[in-house]
Amino acid sequence: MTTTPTPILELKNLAWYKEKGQPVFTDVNLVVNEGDILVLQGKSGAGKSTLLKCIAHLNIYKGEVLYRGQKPQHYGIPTFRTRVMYVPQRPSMLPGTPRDFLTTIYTFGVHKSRSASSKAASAVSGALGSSEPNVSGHEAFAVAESWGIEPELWDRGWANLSGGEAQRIVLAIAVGIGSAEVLLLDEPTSALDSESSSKIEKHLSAEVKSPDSTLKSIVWITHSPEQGQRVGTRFIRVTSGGVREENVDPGV
Ligand SMILES: Nc1ncnc2c1ncn2[C@@H]1O[C@H](COP(=O)(O)OP(=O)(O)OP(=O)(O)O)[C@@H](O)[C@H]1O
Repeated sequence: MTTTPTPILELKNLAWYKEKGQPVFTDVNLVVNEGDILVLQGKSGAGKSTLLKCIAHLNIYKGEVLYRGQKPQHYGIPTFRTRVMYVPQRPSMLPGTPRDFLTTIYTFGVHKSRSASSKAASAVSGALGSSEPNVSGHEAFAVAESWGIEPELWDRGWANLSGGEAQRIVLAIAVGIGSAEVLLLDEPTSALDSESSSKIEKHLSAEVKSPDSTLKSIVWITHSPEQGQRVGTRFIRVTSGGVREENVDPGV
């Protein structure tokens, strides 16, 4: 018996233009369902990152993005972005340390979102009433540690972390917050060795499959056809005309 897929994101006639009106992509129509790990592929400059930023409402676009049938404005943009979360390739330009970043996120109230994990919420609740949340014990630390991040790295400036360390910490924060139903991952393992990548691939695939997890689907940009094959359940090619679904991952 086949079950009817539950749509979580719908892109309707999405288009994005450069300043002079030159289209990067137009006519993007796509439904992302619960359980999907959508692998986005395409040439460098095809518009993959731009498409993810449009979905996250970080770019101004033409057309519509619906999350659970509603526009981002229905939830309020900050809340929408905690549910449909864009994770950049690396956190360039961030000031301070990863711990500062996690604290800042909670200062701005991500933990109030509907589905924040209980662990994350309890990590913060002890500090309610103080001006700065205490994030010790947060799930992000455990996730990062399982990916080989030593605890002391949380207190080192971003600028003094390796690309792969910073990449794993940013992703661990996104996963550890536990608020996202959709993660939009922009080459999340581009700076990692194959062993570290493999741990992350398995962790994220298991999260999407687990009925207990908040995370329901991932849109994942990768330039690695092998990684695409390992994690993908659907394959999308981004071209100047729009997006095209492919039955099998044909490689980049
Ligand atoms: N803010 C911007 N202003 C003008 N052009 C932009 C802007 N952001 C991206 N572009 C252009 O839009 C096109 C798509 O860029 P994008 O970063 O989405 O490509 P991509 O497919 O993710 O590439 P890569 O695989 O190299 O990361 C490129 O030509 C890029 O130069």
